[in-house]
This record gives sequence, structure tokens and C-alpha cells, in this order.
Amino acid sequence: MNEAIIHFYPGGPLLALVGNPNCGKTALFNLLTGSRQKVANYAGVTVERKEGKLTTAAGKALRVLDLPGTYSLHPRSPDERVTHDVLYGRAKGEKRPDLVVCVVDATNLRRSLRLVLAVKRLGLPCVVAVNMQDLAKARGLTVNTAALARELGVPVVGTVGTKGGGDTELRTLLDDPSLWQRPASAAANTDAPPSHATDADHDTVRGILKRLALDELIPHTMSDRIDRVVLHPVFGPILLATVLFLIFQAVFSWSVAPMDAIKAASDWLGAMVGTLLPDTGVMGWVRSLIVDGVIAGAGGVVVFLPQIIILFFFILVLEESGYLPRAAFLLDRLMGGVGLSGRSFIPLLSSFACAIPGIMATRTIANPRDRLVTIMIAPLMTCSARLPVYALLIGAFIPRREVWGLLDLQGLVLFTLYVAGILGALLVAWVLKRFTTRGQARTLMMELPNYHLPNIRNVGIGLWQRVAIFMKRVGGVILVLTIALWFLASFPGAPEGATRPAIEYSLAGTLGRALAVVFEPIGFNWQISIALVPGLAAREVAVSSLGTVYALSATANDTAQALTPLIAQTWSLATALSLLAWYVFAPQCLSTLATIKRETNGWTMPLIVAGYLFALAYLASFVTYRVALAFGAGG
Ligand SMILES: Nc1nc2c(ncn2[C@@H]2O[C@H](COP(=O)(O)OP(=O)(O)OP(=O)(O)O)[C@@H](O)[C@H]2O)c(=O)[nH]1
Ligand SMILES: [Mg+2]
Repeated sequence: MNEAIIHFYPGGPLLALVGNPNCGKTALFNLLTGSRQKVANYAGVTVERKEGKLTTAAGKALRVLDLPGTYSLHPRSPDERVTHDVLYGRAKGEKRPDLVVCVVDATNLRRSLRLVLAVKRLGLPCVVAVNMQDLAKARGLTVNTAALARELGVPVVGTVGTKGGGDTELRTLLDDPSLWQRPASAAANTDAPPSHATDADHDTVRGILKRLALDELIPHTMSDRIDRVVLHPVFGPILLATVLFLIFQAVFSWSVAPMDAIKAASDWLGAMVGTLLPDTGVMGWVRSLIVDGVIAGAGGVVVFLPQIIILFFFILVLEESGYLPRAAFLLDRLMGGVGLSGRSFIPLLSSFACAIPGIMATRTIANPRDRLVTIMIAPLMTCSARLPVYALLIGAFIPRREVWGLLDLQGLVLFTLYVAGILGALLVAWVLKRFTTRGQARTLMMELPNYHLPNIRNVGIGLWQRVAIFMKRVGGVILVLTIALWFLASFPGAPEGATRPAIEYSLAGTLGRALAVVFEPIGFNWQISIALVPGLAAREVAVSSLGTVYALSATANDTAQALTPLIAQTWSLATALSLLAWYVFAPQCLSTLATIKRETNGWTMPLIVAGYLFALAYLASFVTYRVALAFGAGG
């Protein structure tokens, strides 16, 4: 894996945050540096090193690294290796830290302290931050930091990663110059491999906890009680299915009003600009570029913002609540059937947002074969860029009505498409299981964090970041490609006396017609064929492209109309279904392939993935189209 080696904050002493997964390193990092890195309630959220800058009260500038969580200094998975390499000074382009802040979870000192002992042996100056002080207090645990400091022989401070000012003690401590002196006795240790002192460490930790009167286990009864239902062999899976299903219902039924409002606003804008700008000469072209290119294209994508916000709201709430590892646990058996483990669940779930963070998250999977298979199937999870395409087609072809009095039919179809992606992924994993040896059966060891009420601020920040990403795509790649397509679809203009719309004589029209030969067997017309090409860069561009292509196809006598009714009139149901099937499988995203190349260190995997996904997409669309035709959906 190649980490980015750009230093945003060159110079200054380097401080690294190290600790077990889910102990609150990133929350603390955000407090210290003012960053907004992702924080969530499950192990393995951070999988690469992140950099930030901190200025202490005395004005000293420090570089701070947030690292993936690790259980020990013997890395078992690629994310743990990132932390290991930094601590041993082997990370490419990064110097060895000048100070290590060991973050420990006050409610789980037994395990956290073992890592502290191992880090201490590295010979780097180190301090301990006892995080989650608030949770410990709520459970009647008081960690005497002064006594712990005496036991460990390093400074210890208390922190609360989720509260403003929860890092004050740590910040103050960083101004102490004696902190940065390397312990002379251990200086020779810096390049030694991690020692295997685990048994002795175990005893040491037990002794420390005993002397601090912290050796009694205090069960977290609330989480345990919730888990009795959530992890129940019968109710658990029913609950999981219900939760997922309700999310899809909400995506459709809650978004109606805001989507209508955005659509009305964009129509109004188009009409306004249309009347303001003259329709002749150069201004006629400008008018067409703005109305048919920018507003019909990019505006057509912005409409789907409410659905994306609703989907992410639920994903963020699930991530913060601590439910995700439980879902992984419930699905472990099912995943075992196709040769994977519950470990793959969170990377695959992240892929519903976008395959890129999903593929990155596979770094938490220790088994290389499992990791590779998970990377291969991650693009089959329905990422949010597909949502506009699905929503457009569903809006055009599926009536807005209720089934059995309570279910929204459009939501039901959307759910089916998501399920189709999941089933496709399971099928591919199952086929791969035939061709690869799985090694010995592994039991799933996964931490079940305590349930939290989702922090409104975190959910708010997470949502805002998703909105920013989406709008940046609309204003960036989507807008640029839509404008490029407008040019290709407008020039060369129609010859004298042409009867058909000008677009049919343009470069894009010619290209679309050539491509249509390939796509004709699966029912795509030339307009779709054109839209698929820029859609390779970003899936939503297919929607904006269709908006532009159809806006330009409107002849003088039939005024341009909204895209949804237009495709409902001109496409057959069979074509729409075939395009949906195409989007379930096709690898229409170059950035995903680039990420696979980076994570697997070569071109082999991205080529294999692109190849098999295109083949699968064509096959699925072909079958869908033919079956739909046979059922009379071709009219
Ligand atoms: N109550 C409480 N919750 C905290 C505190 N610090 C972090 N959290 C929560 O603990 C969870 C884990 O926090 P993260 O910062 O993502 O943990 P991490 O150590 O970076 O985890 P990985 O990146 O997976 O290793 C999140 O739900 C945080 O909101 C704290 O001091 N008190
Ligand atoms: Mg983290």
C-alpha cells in the first residue's frame, strides 16, 4: 500500500496517537487539531495515517498523526501494519515519532495497558491519555491517574474525546520540555523487533489493576440487555432485515417533498434563463449551454440530494450507535457459506456509501485471501452514486403507490435493487470459494462496543461532509462532463434542411449510434449509449447526460420537458429494467478501479474486476431484457 506522503505541516516535532481500536484516538485527534476525521463506534474506523497540526498553549507547533487502532505491535492486518511501521520508523516518507501518546479506554484498561507496556519498550518518549473518563465515571470507576503514572513510570492524563475541552490536560502536558526527552536507558531498543513479553505483561497489568483497585469487572448491563434481543438467533436477523428495509422506505417516502421543491426551483431557473437570453446567434448557443447543459444536466442530479441525505443519516446513526459489529456478528454464518467471515461486513457496508472507503476498510481483514475477495465484490454494493440513476428510472416507470396498504412500491423496488447487488456479490464470493483455498476455518473475533446514543454533532458533521462531497461532484466532474457532452452533442450542427433534431448529426450522436450496435441486444437506445460513456467517470453523470441529450433532442415544436416523463414515454419498460440491471453490476467508476490498483499494488486486480463486472453487467442486462420482452414489456 502506498500512503500519501505529502506533509501538510512540514517541520515541528511529531506526535503519534496509538491505542486499541475504538478507544477514541480519532475523537481526541479531532479535538487536538481541529480536524474532522471520521469517528464511529466500531473497531477499525481509521485505516490510514492522518496528519494534523496542533499549537500548544505556549505556542509550540506540533505535527500530530492519528493512526489505525491496534491490539499489539505484532501486526495481523494491513491497518495494524500502518501503525507498526510508523512506530518503528519504517513508514515511507515519515520520520519516527518524537512522542507517542498512548490512548487507553478507561473502561477497558486490562487490554489497553498491555499495549502501553509494549510501546514503552520501544524507547520512545511516551505519555498515556486515559480516555472515556466520562463513561468510566458514569459506571462508578475512578482511575487515579497519579497512581497509574507511578505504576507505569510515564506521565498519565485524563481525557474525554467527545467533549470540547476534554483534551485540556493533555495539551498542557505537551508544553513540558522534559516530556520530549528520550528515556536514555531504552535508547538502544529503538530498532529491536517487538518483544514477546505478553505473558509477563499480562501479570504486570493484573498487578497494576489490583493495586489501583480496578480489577473488578463491571458489566455494562444496559448493552448486555439490549444484546439479548439484538443478538438473539431469531429476533436478531428479523430486526436487522427490518431496520434495513425501513431505511429504504424512508429514502423514498421522506424525500418526496424536498425533491419536488428542488425540481420546481431548477425548472423555474431554466425557464427564467430561457426567457432572459435571446434564442439567436451566439447568445442562442450560450442559452442552450446554460439551459440544456448546466441546468438540465447538473440540476437533474441535485434533485437526488434529499435521498442521499436521508440514506446517510441512517448509516451514520447506525455507525455511531454501535450496532454495526452486531450486524457483522449476525451475518457471520451467512458470510461463512460463501467463504467469507463477518469481518467483511463493515467494509461491504461502507461500500454502500462509496466503494472507495469500503475498499480501504478491507485493511482491517487479516486474511489476505478474504481481503482480496472482499475488494473484488465491494463494487457490487450499491453506492450512493447509483441512487440518482435508480431513482430516475424508478420514478419514471414504477407508479407511486402503496402495496398492502403500508409499503411504498418505489421503495420496495429500490430495496430489491440493493438486494440484487448483495446477492450478486454473495454469488461471486461463492464462485471464488470454488477456485481458492480458504485455509483453516476462522472464528470471528470481533469487539462489541457499548451502545451509545448517537452524538448529534458527529452525525451533523458526517452529513455535512457527505453533502459537500456530493455538491463538489455536481459542481466538479459532473458539471465539466455535462458541459463537454453538451459540446459534443451540439457540434457539428445540423446540415441545411435537416428534419431530425440537430443532436443526431453531432459527434455525440454519431458516437452514440456506433455504440448502440453493441448495446442494441440489451435494449439500449443511442441516447443511453451516449450517456454511458461520460458515466464511466462518475455514475451520476449518466443522469445529467440523459438530461442534456434529451434537452437537445427536443425539436422546435415539442418543447423540452422534464426528463422523467420523457423517458417514461419513449423507453419501453424492458429497456428501463435492462438499464437498471446494467447499473447493478457495471463497474462504472474509474476512481474505484484506481483505488483497487493502489490497495493491491498493481494493475492485475483492477483489470480482473473491471472485466468480470462488465461481463456480468452485459449478461444480466441481456437476460433481463429478453425475459422482459417475453413478458410483453417491450411496448
Ligand atoms: N463517551 C465517550 N465516548 C467517546 C470518547 N472518545 C471517543 N468516544 C466515542 O467512541 C467511539 C470511538 O471513537 P473513535 O475516535 O472513532 O475511536 P478510534 O480509537 O479512532 O477507533 P479506530 O479508528 O477504529 O481505531 C465513537 O463513538 C466516539 O464518539 C470519550 O471520551 N467519551
Ligand atoms: Mg480512529
